[in-house]
Amino acid sequence: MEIIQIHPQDKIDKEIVVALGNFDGIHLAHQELIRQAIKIAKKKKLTASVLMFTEHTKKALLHTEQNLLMSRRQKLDLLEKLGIELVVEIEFSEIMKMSPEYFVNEFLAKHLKARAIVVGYDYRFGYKAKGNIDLLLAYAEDLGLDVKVVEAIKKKKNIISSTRIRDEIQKGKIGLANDLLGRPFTIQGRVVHGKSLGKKMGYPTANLQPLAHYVVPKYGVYDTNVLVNGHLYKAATSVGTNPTLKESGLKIEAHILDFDQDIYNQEVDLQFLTFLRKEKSFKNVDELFKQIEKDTNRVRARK
Ligand SMILES: Cc1cc2nc3c(=O)[nH]c(=O)nc-3n(C[C@H](O)[C@H](O)[C@H](O)COP(=O)(O)O)c2cc1C
Ligand SMILES: Nc1ncnc2c1ncn2[C@@H]1O[C@H](COP(=O)(O)OP(=O)(O)OP(=O)(O)O)[C@@H](O)[C@H]1O
Repeated sequence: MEIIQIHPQDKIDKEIVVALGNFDGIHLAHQELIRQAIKIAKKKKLTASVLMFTEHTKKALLHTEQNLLMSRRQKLDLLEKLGIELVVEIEFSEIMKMSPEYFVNEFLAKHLKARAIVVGYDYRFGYKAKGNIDLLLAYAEDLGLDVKVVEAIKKKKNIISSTRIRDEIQKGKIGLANDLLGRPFTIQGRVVHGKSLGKKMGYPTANLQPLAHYVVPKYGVYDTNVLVNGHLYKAATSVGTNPTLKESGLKIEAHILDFDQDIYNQEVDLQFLTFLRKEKSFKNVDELFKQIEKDTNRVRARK
């Protein structure tokens, strides 16, 4: 898969079919858009592409940090796996000033050589998101551009969206979030030093420094898998502030089962599977570690 970074004035030399959106999480509905783009690419001999913004549109528009379901690296890896041939990256701040007409007629049609476009039912574009599907279809007709509009894809009676999945994760509904994503919600992080109390008590933990501004799962304990150097291990993971120890700030700590390697500074993938219980403030450290033993046993018992 080719990845190119461009500015609005740049031109690319391939004729492409392009899927449009933020694609945070690349959930089941996004995957359908990507499948459609690949289908059109094959039929019309175009390059299957995604236009990707270097920052989430809401971050650029609202000037606040947007919680994310995946890092840039995770997104690129998954797009490649799904069969996308080209990712065009551009800063959203450079796109958001374009009028809807300029965005389609000049930027997409002339600069990107888009011959076909794939979007979802609620796609909006151009300055202040003034462009909608009807306008896109009208411009496209004049240009002879092929537009595939994917109908709203639902699961459990509600429309799938990145926003909905982030909400479910914040509520601890990991099972549902994973169903909508089509894979486990995964935080990539670097292993950093903790206080080593866990090690002293027989439950060492890998403390993770996330590599993106991920949405934070509801505070509590999770059944998880950790991918370390290509190997998948079971782990009991705590997300929260460790109230028993009167610590402050968010901690994501994974006790990896049957594992004793030094992995400080390494990058690992933490896959969330099930919410086990809420975070608790225990009377003392012994009570806390008795509970951690129980949590670990539950993870061990998982098939
Ligand atoms: C499975 C698991 C469950 C945990 N549950 C809680 C909890 O309910 N309350 C709490 O204060 N800390 C909890 N923790 C966090 C521990 O306080 C922390 O891992 C321990 O103090 C070791 O910290 P260290 O890695 O900095 O040495 C949990 C940790 C693990 C691995
Ligand atoms: N459930 C869905 N059915 C069909 N198309 C969808 C669905 N969800 C997203 N899309 C389309 O996928 C593309 C990418 O959309 P976007 O990144 O805004 O996803 P989203 O899940 O709707 O995100 P958000 O919750 O932040 O609005 C858009 O063209 C959008 O219309």
